[in-house]
Amino acid sequence: MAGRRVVVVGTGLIGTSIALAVRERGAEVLLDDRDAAALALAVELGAGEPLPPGPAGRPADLAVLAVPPAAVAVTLLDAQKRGLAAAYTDVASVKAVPLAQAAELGCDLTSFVAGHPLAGSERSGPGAARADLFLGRPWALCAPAEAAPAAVEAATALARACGAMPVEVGAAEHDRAVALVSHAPHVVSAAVAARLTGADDVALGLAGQGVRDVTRIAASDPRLWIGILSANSEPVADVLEAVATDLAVAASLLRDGSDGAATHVADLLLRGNAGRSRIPGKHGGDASAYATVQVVIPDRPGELAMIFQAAGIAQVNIEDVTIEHSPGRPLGVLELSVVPEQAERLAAELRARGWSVPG
Ligand SMILES: NC(=O)C1=CN([C@@H]2O[C@H](COP(=O)(O)OP(=O)(O)OC[C@H]3O[C@@H](n4cnc5c(N)ncnc54)[C@H](O)[C@@H]3O)[C@@H](O)[C@H]2O)C=CC1
Ligand SMILES: O=C(O)C(=O)Cc1ccc(O)cc1
Repeated sequence: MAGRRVVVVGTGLIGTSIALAVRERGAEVLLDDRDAAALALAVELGAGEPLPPGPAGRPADLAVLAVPPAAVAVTLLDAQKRGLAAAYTDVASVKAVPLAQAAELGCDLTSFVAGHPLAGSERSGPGAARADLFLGRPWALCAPAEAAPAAVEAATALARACGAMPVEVGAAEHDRAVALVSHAPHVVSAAVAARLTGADDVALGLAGQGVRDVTRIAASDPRLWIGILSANSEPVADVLEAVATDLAVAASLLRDGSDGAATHVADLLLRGNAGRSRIPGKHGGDASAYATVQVVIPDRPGELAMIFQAAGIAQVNIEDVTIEHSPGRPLGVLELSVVPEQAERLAAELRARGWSVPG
């Protein structure tokens, strides 16, 4: 990206993360947002400089439209009228509706390649942005039939510069796929979290990591998500109906209470195991390829840093990490994912340094 000029319109979570990532790779970045506070914070975080208003002087190599799905087409039209860049891409979580809107508005589709990084968070705004957000993640690219090869190259180069893996896919296929792996799970997460609005203090005090995992994305911005879901309504509704059937059958079997009924509930749990094991892990590899080393850690400053240092000394690469806190106790359980051949070496190193590593 050295020597390239990139414009980012929409300096929220995704736009600012992209700006930080390409800046680290040497690009010059110009930022724009209709919210002056979001723009100012992104600039302060070092994501780039404000884009001067009005028609562009020298067009950038690429403009990234990191605005909500409903704003993509109008933002593209405006950016193209201003001559902001030679090529354009977006990051919206849905692809077919914004592409159809762009065609209807008369946008130039030779210079536009729709994009969607499959990475993000339940948080919004530039304050949550991270340059490493997209590392190792898929980044869908949906080129309209009219798209020029140079536009495809520019969007592909952006995904690669952010450390992501470009995946070319048609817009309708993309939307069906993300209904299954992102949009319907979001609604299911919200439905589980919504049950907690009436929970009493006893129930909330007993909440463990499971309910936190299942409801994390339910903390997302509802305004963004209603835009995503309503632009992908049919594919999302198809998945939700299938989930609802599984849930209704499980509920009636549990009320039945017989041994036979329990076996049928177990079928759903086994299908759950099978589905979960199909989700690829880091870099698209098999998620179950990693072994987990559990470490009991006292809740005190510097503890995590010392454990990571010990892993470094043992020449063990930590692939992933989670922390489970014990409610009301000054302890937590750290789970370190490593390649299986390195698990015993890491456990031995940590035990030798005084940590409790069960098993
Ligand atoms: N939140 C996530 O985890 C992910 C979101 N996306 C997609 O990225 C896009 C942006 O989402 P976030 O960054 O999460 O939202 P955000 O709310 O953090 O940022 C959106 C920004 O766009 C600005 N904006 C809205 N309309 C605008 C317009 N017409 N002109 C200029 N700026 C405008 C807002 O002021 C805001 O600063 C959405 O299309 C979303 O579907 C894609 C992958 C992950
Ligand atoms: O927070 C997470 O884990 C997400 O999965 C975030 C996310 C939200 C929207 C997308 O279009 C893609 C990713």
